[in-house]
Amino acid sequence: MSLTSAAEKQVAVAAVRRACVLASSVFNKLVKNETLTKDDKSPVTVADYSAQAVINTVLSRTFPDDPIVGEEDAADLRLESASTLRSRIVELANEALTADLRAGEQPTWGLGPDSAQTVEELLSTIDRGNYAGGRSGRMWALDPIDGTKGFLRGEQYAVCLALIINSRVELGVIGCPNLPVSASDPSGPRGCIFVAVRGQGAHQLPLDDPFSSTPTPISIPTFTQETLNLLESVEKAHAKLSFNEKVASNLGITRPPTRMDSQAKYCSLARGDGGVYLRMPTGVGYKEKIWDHAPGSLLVEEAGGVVSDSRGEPLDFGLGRTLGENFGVIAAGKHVHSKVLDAVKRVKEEEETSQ
Ligand SMILES: Nc1ncnc2c1ncn2[C@@H]1O[C@H](COP(=O)(O)O)[C@@H](O)[C@H]1OP(=O)(O)O
Ligand SMILES: [Mg+2]
Ligand SMILES: [Mg+2]
Ligand SMILES: [Mg+2]
Repeated sequence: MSLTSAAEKQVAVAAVRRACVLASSVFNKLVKNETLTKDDKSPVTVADYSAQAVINTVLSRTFPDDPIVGEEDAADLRLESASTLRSRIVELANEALTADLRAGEQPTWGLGPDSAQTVEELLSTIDRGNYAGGRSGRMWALDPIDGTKGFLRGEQYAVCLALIINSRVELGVIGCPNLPVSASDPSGPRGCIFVAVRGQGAHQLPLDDPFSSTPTPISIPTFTQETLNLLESVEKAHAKLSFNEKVASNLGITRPPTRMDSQAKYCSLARGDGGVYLRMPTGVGYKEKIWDHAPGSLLVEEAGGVVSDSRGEPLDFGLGRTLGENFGVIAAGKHVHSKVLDAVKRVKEEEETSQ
């Protein structure tokens, strides 16, 4: 990534911000028939599709040669039965692309009053996210709405975008429309964008004005035995929470875990709201997707943390659309990480011997 121009960073922040504005406005108007169930039984809403359409449009206009590994595809939207949903997505995506959000955006970023697209253009733009991933070259990883279940509950969700070059995450941008600007003021203002560029640290920006605000550097603080806790999924099907409980007790952790959906957990870890991201496989054969971890893992590393699987191996973003065989994820500050890794190994052994 050319760190001198940092064009990728500006474009990614602008695209993620547009998608966040779109998603929060959809939430207030979302109606029951605007959600589909995918083959894997997970929900997908008009917000997921239109956010992917918006971000892919911006990326296609600014970096036309870059492939995109995006979560959604337009196959279900092309069906005759999806015509209402399709029109709604086109309306929402064009509204977000053409809105005048000012705040320092450049006309060259593919946004603005003249940037509306036709239905067919938008559907093929959504499908530009079908790249298979791989070991070499540049690619973007996109989760247009991470934590769709959290989004539907009105809780945490995140718009997540990462630039991967030769299997290494170089840039990560995560927009969290519902996350309090400061965890110490949970009922205060909400809406944050987190940005990490490899070698340049981790930063937080306000979602409503990211371009003229000074980025706040964030880093993982030192935790004590009393302040350390786990950050974990809300959905029981996404992670083995009973394992987390054993790890917490093995480490003598007394503070209750913080449960929230999406990569907002990585953001919370990076700014010290919680101490350990722990996600162990449930054993049903689910493979973790690169778009669910790419920006969050760079953010944590740039905030001074370590991210690995449960064996202590680094996550491999060069295997394709998934992270391969699922050994879970452990993310924490440097010193805490090694202790958690040891505790995870002890709990795994205990579980194996008791079988
Ligand atoms: N069985 C599963 N195990 C782990 N993660 C899952 C599983 N099913 C879905 N997910 C994904 O977990 C992510 C949310 O994680 P979290 O629990 O941290 O909020 C989502 O991207 C979700 O995918 P999807 O986007 O299809 O809903
Ligand atoms: Mg999904
Ligand atoms: Mg998603
Ligand atoms: Mg996701």
